[in-house]
Amino acid sequence: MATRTRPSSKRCAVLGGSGFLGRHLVERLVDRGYTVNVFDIRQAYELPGVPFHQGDLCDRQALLVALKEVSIVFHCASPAPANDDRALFQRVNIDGTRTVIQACHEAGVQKLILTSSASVVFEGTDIKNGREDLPYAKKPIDYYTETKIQQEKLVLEACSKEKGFLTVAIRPHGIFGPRDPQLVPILIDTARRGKMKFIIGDGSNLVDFTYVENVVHGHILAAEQLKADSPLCGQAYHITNDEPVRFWDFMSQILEGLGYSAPRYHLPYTLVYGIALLLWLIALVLRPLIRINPTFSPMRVALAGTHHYYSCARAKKDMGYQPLVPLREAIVRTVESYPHLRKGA
Ligand SMILES: NC(=O)C1=CN([C@@H]2O[C@H](COP(=O)(O)OP(=O)(O)OC[C@H]3O[C@@H](n4cnc5c(N)ncnc54)[C@H](O)[C@@H]3O)[C@@H](O)[C@H]2O)C=CC1
Ligand SMILES: CC(C)CCC[C@@H](C)[C@H]1CC[C@H]2C3=C(CC[C@]12C)[C@@]1(C)CCC(=O)C[C@@H]1CC3
Repeated sequence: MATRTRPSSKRCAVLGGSGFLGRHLVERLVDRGYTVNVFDIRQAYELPGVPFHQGDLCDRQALLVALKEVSIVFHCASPAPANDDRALFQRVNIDGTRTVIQACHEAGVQKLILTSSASVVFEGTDIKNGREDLPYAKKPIDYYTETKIQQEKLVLEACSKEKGFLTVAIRPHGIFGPRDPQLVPILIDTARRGKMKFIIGDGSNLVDFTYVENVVHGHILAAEQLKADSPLCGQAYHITNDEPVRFWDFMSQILEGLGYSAPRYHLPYTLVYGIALLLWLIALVLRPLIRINPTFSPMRVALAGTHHYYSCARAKKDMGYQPLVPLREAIVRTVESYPHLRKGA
């Protein structure tokens, strides 16, 4: 039987390493002295000393090349949540994650760190200081969430001390920061189209927005603390900024920071949610003829009009997590990183 070289504990692979979170993670790992392989379906950048493997994570052979002699795998690849393609989510988040686990076994990987999402417990109604023992959403709000639940279950169930394969899931929420392709760009695009005048609901709903560097910190801590005798094995952890903020205050700070007016007029939540649902149904019916992606999808309206913030006490206790960058500083850094989205630019 062929003998496998023992992988170094500082040799890792980042699946989805071209993405927003993935790239920040790659950069931090390199700073901390890790040897990093990047695996992604698209190559978004080049970094000296960081081999890039372009491939689909559903392709086991392609993955095996990127996982050679790797001991830690960070899996943060996923189709974007705004996508409405159920088959794609099923293929990448569920079938693809099975392939990742299989390839990890074959390559002798010792630790798998999944980027899950706090949304796996979100059903569109209030969550206040939610802990990890909340049940998975019975009626997930969209295909993204539905498949993130299955994905997390697959990864956590694969944890086996006997096989020497340890797994953990990190559940971030509302990641933001430099180079994020979603939150700030969508917000500013909506403002530029004159659609950011209204607050959905009374505006008092508290939400977690988590700075990307804090999310990265949580992933690296998890990887370093994940050992056969640690409580992390097969568990999920919320990683947040630990500073829930009013959804509309956060949006207003970003808007005003970039020179746009904050929304001022209130609309009833149920009315906006009903309209969003109707538009989503119309878009679904018309899909064979024309593809429409309404800005205010039911998912976004639910996120904008309800409380959804989570406790990160478990991460503090089990892995010594503390957010590194406070929210105020994180907002300043984020706003400064988007000069091209400033009003008039
Ligand atoms: N952005 C957020 O607020 C949150 C994100 N997450 C999770 O964090 C992870 C990273 O998200 P982001 O960086 O925001 O997204 P992103 O879209 O910037 O990055 C995802 C990366 O996955 C890659 N990818 C997609 N399908 C692939 C495939 N079949 N094979 C190989 N690579 C593939 C994409 O090319 C992309 O580079 C995802 O798992 C997401 O579910 C969780 C909670 C919140
Ligand atoms: C048009 C405005 C009302 C809203 C603009 C901002 C939104 C694009 C974002 C506000 C909350 C964000 C969020 C996510 C994506 C971007 C937002 C909807 C996620 C769905 C990303 C993936 C997750 O796992 C959960 C996130 C929750 C918060």
